[in-house]
Amino acid sequence: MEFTKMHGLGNDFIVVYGESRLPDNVSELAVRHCNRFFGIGADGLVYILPSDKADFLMRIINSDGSEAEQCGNAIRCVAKYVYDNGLTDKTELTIETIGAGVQPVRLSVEDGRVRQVRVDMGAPILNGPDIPTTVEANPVVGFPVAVDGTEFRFTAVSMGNPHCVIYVDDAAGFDLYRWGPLLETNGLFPRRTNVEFATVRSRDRIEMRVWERGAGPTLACGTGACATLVAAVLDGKTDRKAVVSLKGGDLAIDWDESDGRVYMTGPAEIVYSGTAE
Ligand SMILES: N[C@@H](CCC[C@H](N)C(=O)O)C(=O)O
Repeated sequence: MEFTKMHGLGNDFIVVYGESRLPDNVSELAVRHCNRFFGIGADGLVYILPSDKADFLMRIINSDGSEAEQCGNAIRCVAKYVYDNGLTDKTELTIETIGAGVQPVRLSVEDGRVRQVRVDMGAPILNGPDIPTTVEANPVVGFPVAVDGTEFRFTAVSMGNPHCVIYVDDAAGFDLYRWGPLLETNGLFPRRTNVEFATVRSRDRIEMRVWERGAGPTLACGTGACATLVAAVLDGKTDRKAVVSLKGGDLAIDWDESDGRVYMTGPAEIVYSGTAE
């Protein structure tokens, strides 16, 4: 298997190009190759495939072998991969995802290489059953969830994939390993959920740490950053444009009032290419 190791703010992926469809054993491949001790090591396995609706199709398999509907950091990596490898010369292109439809992306190029990618992440889904959560509300803001004898308040948002945003006093010092898995698998979320722990630092800055569905703690989550900004706006805590600071770095997120869509801007990096058995 020819692959390229890439990352978006430390959220890392094994990127594969050249197949016409997902291999039948893709879950097994993801579990094996994403393993950080016995494999290449990554948060997910990403395939760039042909699309009949867009310039390219992205499929992302989490490190536990489950397929995700969307991935904000991976889509920036895909955009950089196809441009830097000469598979397109467009600086505005479209990438199809299975959960969030066709997403327009805009590349900032310097010296022939993509440095930043702005992605139109689409409109957030706010209706409880569509996220999905069992909470029948639209939007789902500030609902209680009790885990292990502790009650949290959460706001649920889907960016094509489900997110549960919880405000805490100190996101950077929060015990992700204790609470993340309990919330990811809570019965309120029938397809499990990504969990964001957020601390609002100002009207235009949020600090956030993430426990990802199917991948555990990662250094950054693009869809999670978008969901966190949307939650903070719904909660009246920030303006519609803010920087979300993650362990791996910053993403600029803008929930545009005129079209209701969320725009995410951030970097993507190539680490190395290789061959795996
Ligand atoms: N890291 C991603 C999200 C990847 C998928 C997620 N784990 C899920 O299962 O929904 C991002 O940058 O958005």
